[in-house]
Amino acid sequence: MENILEVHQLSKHFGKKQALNNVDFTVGKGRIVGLIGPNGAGKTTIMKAILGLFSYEKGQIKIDNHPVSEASHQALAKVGALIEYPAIYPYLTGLDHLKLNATGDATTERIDQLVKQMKMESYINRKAKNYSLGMKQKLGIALALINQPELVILDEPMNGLDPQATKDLRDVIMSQAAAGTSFLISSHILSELEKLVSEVVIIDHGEVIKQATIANLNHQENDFIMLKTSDDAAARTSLAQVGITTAEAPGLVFNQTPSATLALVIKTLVKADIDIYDVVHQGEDLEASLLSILHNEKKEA
Ligand SMILES: Nc1ncnc2c1ncn2[C@@H]1O[C@H](COP(=O)(O)OP(=O)(O)OP(=O)(O)O)[C@@H](O)[C@H]1O
Repeated sequence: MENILEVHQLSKHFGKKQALNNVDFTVGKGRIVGLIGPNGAGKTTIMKAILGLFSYEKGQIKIDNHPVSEASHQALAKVGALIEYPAIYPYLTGLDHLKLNATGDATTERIDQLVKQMKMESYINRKAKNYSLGMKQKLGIALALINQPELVILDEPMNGLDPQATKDLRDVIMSQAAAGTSFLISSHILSELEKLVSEVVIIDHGEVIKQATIANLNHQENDFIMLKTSDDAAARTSLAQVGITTAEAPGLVFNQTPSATLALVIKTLVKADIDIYDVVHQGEDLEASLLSILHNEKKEA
């Protein structure tokens, strides 16, 4: 797969503090990638470095194969971004903002379409000083999207959005990604991010801990399987005898590992003459995966 963004060995200090340490990751064309990690991990610093807003001591950033740095901005013409708070002028309307920022052909059509898609029609002609936090946030996102960028970088885009606006934003991002736009998105609202991204890059203490698809994340770390049997107590004892521990939930829950496979569980229960009524893969949500990865990383450190 071709990459729209490549970050190689990126390192940055603020004074003595190392904010980024050999950060490596990629964003494939048309992919929606989540940048996640605890507060202060380095997410915003990475995004600002990609946008040429910060210098860095070491490493390389390439957008569509062209290098980007504080001194080399050309490739950023293909990028739209919303980092921290949108730059909004209180005495201009939302429409004025979009008109001022739109470049290229058919700007009126593109503005109309985006305003409709983002459901901003009712306030787009009002002065921005009267906008709520969520309205400003939507305008900031519309400004990032207006010039049909190839890569869109959004830092906490769901901030201040109500559930309907969050869903509208998700629909807009999905439809743009389907048309080939790539996204790098940070968010603390992992339950929302999970509905949107196909991949995540996990950052902690300025380092990439992991880049993985959501499907791989959910299955690599913890693969919980729940069983319903004809006799859960007897099943628990039989499984303990072959070294498989089960948690008491509704039914029997075990974590599938190379030494505790579903195949071994089924064989053991059949041998003990216990019927299996149901087998459910529980998987993990993004939040649980993130916490367990960060927890394991601390244990290994
Ligand atoms: N301009 C700056 N000057 C000095 N230190 C900074 C500056 N910007 C960020 N840092 C430090 O760099 C580290 C990474 O910060 P960054 O804002 O990138 O984290 P983040 O992952 O975006 O955090 P959050 O989730 O809280 O937004 C933090 O320790 C922060 O204090």
